[in-house]
Amino acid sequence: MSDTVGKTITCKAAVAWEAKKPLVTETIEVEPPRAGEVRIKILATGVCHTDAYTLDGFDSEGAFPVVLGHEGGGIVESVGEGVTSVKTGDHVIPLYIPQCYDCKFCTSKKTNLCSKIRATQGKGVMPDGTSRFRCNGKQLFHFMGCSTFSEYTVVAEISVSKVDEKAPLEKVCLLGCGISTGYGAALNSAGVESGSTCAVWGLGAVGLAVIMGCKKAGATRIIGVDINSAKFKVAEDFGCTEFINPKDYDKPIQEVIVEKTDGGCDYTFECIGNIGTMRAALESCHKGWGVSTIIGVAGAGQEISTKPFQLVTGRVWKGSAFGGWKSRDSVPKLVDEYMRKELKVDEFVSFTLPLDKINEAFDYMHSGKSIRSVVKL
Ligand SMILES: NC(=O)C1=CN([C@@H]2O[C@H](COP(=O)(O)OP(=O)(O)OC[C@H]3O[C@@H](n4cnc5c(N)ncnc54)[C@H](OP(=O)(O)O)[C@@H]3O)[C@@H](O)[C@H]2O)C=CC1
Ligand SMILES: N[C@@H](CCC(=O)N[C@@H](CSC=O)C(=O)NCC(=O)O)C(=O)O
Ligand SMILES: [Zn+2]
Ligand SMILES: [Zn+2]
Repeated sequence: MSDTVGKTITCKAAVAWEAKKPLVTETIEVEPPRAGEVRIKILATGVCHTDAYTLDGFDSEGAFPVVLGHEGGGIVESVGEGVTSVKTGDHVIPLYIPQCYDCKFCTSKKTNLCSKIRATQGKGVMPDGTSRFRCNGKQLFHFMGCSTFSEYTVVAEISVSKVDEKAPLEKVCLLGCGISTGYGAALNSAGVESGSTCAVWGLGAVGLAVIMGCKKAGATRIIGVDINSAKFKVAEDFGCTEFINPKDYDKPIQEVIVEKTDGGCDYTFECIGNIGTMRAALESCHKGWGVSTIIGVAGAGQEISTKPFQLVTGRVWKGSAFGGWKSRDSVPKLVDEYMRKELKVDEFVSFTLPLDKINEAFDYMHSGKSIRSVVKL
């Protein structure tokens, strides 16, 4: 048994002390897991655009100071009372959408949005209303029930998926958010069909994973839409068949796409978080049946709009969280799919950095130089 069990662990973490300021690598204290909780030694974490969105102050639930990060992989260090589904030494991926198997969302086939601990998670605390993190005498908030920008974190048992221990955690950590989200949005939420015409706004990690899902579903045309033409080459490698840069046109991009696709796309996806591109994606759908799926997360207080006639005439506007995957059931299967070389993951990793260089990962994201950066702890 590890000599840390039952004790507070002192370790390194990247702390966001306030919005719009770089993270600071600090020594923090991480309390032992309480009943129904799991303490995890995090070995690697991706940096997702949602971490940047919250750090930049756009998240209405953003609370500071906080340990951000929600795309991690690690090894269980110890478990709290009553935990049965994982044990010390298990390789795990924390989940920002848990799966309790008990709430009305978990018992419904229609959604993956487990609600068991959503209220406390949104307030940045554990299900009992308290934090396990302290730094220099101050309490730090948790983030999305994961807080993976720390060498150790504590999460609810229902927020942990056990994965194949042969899988490289510095790669499969990305299945904790971006890749699973985009892939599942195409396959589960939208239900792309063979022969479809699709268009994807935003060719970051989520958008590329949508393209991968559309290709898997047998889509014949997959149009990538991004304001950075340098993204096309990599998008092509993921299955994108055409590229459109809205900057190359002097009319609304939805008009361009409707013309190029004989009336519009069967499926469109917004992977940016911009309410203008959300509208463009909806209005690029084919009359009668086109489905537009919002994945991007818009800033606090923003609202979407279109003419209601767009919906009256058969277009469907929907959204997707974590790709619609029932998390604890699905993440281990996605890891297995990767291990069988049927799902790309390595190709998403542009940079691997140590914890004290984590701010560079945010810089690479904002400058469009990375698909994903992975921080090794
Ligand atoms: N619903 C869910 O479950 C999830 C939602 N998200 C959200 O999905 C979105 C994408 O995340 P992620 O892939 O990590 O982000 P990235 O930053 O990696 O990718 C976003 C891409 O959009 C491009 N872009 C920015 N503005 C425009 C524009 N006006 N028109 C076309 N392209 C544009 C960016 O180009 P450039 O690089 O040149 O700026 C970049 O390629 C975010 O809003 C994130 O919060 C993420 C995970 C899960
Ligand atoms: N906190 C925000 C909402 C943020 C949001 O929509 N998050 C996505 C995941 S983004 C991952 O990178 C999500 O799945 N949401 C489901 C949920 O229950 O939060 C706000 O307050 O608007
Ligand atoms: Zn994310
Ligand atoms: Zn549930």
